Amino acid sequence: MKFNIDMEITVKQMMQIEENGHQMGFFRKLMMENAGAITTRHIVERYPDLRSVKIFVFAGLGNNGGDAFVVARHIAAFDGNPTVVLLGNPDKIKTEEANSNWKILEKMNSINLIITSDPSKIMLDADVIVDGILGTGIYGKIREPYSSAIDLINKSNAFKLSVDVPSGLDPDTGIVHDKCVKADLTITYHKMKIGMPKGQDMCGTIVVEKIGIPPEAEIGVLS
Ligand SMILES: NC(=O)C1=CN([C@@H]2O[C@H](COP(=O)(O)OP(=O)(O)OC[C@H]3O[C@@H](n4cnc5c(N)ncnc54)[C@H](O)[C@@H]3O)[C@@H](O)[C@H]2O)[C@H](O)CC1
Ligand SMILES: [K+]
Repeated sequence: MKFNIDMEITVKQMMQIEENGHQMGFFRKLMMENAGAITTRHIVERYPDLRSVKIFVFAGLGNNGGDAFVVARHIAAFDGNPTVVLLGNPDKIKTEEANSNWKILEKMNSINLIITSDPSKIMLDADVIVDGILGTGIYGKIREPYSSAIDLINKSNAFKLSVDVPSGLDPDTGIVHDKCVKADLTITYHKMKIGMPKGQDMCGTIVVEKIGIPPEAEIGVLS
């Protein structure tokens, strides 16, 4: 069997591959764990001593936010003390896998949690910002509180790492319809999303990382 390793894929194809992997028993929660773990490695590579680095992790209520929760936990495991900014009500976290990762953060003293629907009031004195607000689930104009969070992040001089996709970029077209986090580095999962190279000014450096999805999950989608 041949698999195309360099292919760029659409959001729809990614969702089908993710669903196939999940049905094979490689559950979304495991994908999320691998995504968060590998993303953290990129931070540690740049900042080997996380104890002295001020890291803010912005999270939305979807699975992009779930990945960001995992990043925060792994940062803490590397002796960092990140601040996680949850943009909305924890009761409104959309999926079981994201919610279970949030619940772990609630038990961690090494992580400072901010729950807010008005991020404009945050004193953002960050060295590193992790952008887990919106990923492949984006549609339409950016609504609050995500919109204010994107403005706040873009005002900062911190190093900005976007989880999967810069929040605000349409991964299928590379177009910013409204506003978007301007990232220095974007770690995208499994395969390059087809629009991202066109939106490279927003993505910064793009790195594709595998998150353990079996290649067989691509059968019927890419081959
Ligand atoms: N592809 C994989 O194998 C994996 C991807 N993971 C991560 O999951 C996200 C996609 O997660 P999803 O929950 O589908 O979507 P988002 O988190 O991007 O969005 C969630 C939520 O946000 C709301 N929303 C959409 N558009 C807007 C807007 N313009 N303004 C405000 N709010 C908006 C809407 O309600 C959505 O439901 C992917 O990017 C990866 O990071 C998984 O970890 C598993 C592996
Ligand atoms: K993002």
